Amino acid sequence: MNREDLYERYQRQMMLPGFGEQKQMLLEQASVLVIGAGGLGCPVLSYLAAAGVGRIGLVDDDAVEIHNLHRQVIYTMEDLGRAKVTVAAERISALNPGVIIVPYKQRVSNQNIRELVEGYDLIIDGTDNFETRYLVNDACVIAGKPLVYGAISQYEGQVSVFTPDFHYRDLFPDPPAPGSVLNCSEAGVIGVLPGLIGILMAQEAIKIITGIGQPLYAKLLLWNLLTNNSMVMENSPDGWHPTGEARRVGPRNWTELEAFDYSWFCGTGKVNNITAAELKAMRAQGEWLVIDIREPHELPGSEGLADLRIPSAELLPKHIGDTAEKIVFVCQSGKRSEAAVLRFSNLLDGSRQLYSLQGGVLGWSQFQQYEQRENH
Ligand SMILES: Nc1ncnc2c1ncn2[C@@H]1O[C@H](COP(=O)(O)OP(=O)(O)OP(=O)(O)O)[C@@H](O)[C@H]1O
Repeated sequence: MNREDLYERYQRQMMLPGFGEQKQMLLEQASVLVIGAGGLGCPVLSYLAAAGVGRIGLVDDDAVEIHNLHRQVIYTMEDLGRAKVTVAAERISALNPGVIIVPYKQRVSNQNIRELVEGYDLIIDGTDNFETRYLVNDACVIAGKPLVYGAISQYEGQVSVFTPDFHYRDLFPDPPAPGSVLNCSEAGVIGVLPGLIGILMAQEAIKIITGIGQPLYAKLLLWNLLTNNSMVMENSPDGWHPTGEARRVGPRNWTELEAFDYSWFCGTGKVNNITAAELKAMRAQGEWLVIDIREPHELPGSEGLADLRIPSAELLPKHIGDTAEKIVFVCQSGKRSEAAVLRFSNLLDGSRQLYSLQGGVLGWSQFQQYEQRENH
């Protein structure tokens, strides 16, 4: 970009005291890897590209769906079914052609993360699951790269900046019990919250790159949408955990990271999942019991799918009885039902086969719509 264009495009930020051309050049020379092009990743991406970050890598394997649009506002109706990274790269190039955007249509795993992380100065995690958060964190610790972290749950959001000195495992040594913390498809979200938290993440990235202000190193910013209350928790000299709990160490090098089983660590992946199509095909054989464990207010209904509807917290072995040999737990999108499988595998006798319906009631409804279309 020539000097005149540079001044014209970025003059409003370059005129700020303490910013100027030198900071703008730091942004232009910087490279940032954004993992996840969803509710958090979209605002992160838009604001970093608009601010003039020179090279942005974007990783996601997902496609745009209609229920993404209320918060992932860089996508439109015309993008439904298209890869998020492809659409995002087009939008970012249109917004700021001076930015190099590198789309990676893949899921980050312990087999590919090293190459991704090593190629960038700063990493931003905009994903929605614990396996990926621990994985991205561990990779950044090993690579010695700063990591901007953000997460939301219902009406609350949080942001932090991690370095090898203080990182995700210091804040959260253990993952939560599977199914106990719900993602947006389970718990719901108003689009502005990931918008706000994503912008705060972009803000932290700009501060780290340019050296202005005080990034949230060893601090956790909490934001409540309903009350507008926000607070910053700081790591105390005694460590984050006042109980003096020992610091948890993750994999210490790339070889250990590649061998580390994140789904085992997070308690996921041990569960037998069954798809809507498999359930439909197999239900005729043997004695099945399908239990919807969602709260009573959750929609859509599960008539025609579930034999029983009892919220997870109230469900007891006596409700399940002892006749059905195959038991399928169903929730909204398949997370809480995985937790139910884990819980009941300890409560029921070992001969019962327990499954979680993959994609939950939402997946089931989509499957039915697909079947109806095929049959017409
Ligand atoms: N391991 C991973 N590698 C790459 N992208 C990931 C990984 N884990 C999650 N993501 C991506 O992070 C994004 C998270 O976005 P968000 O939390 O808004 O949920 P979503 O999956 O887009 O939407 P919904 O929950 O409504 O279906 C998704 O686009 C998802 O594909």
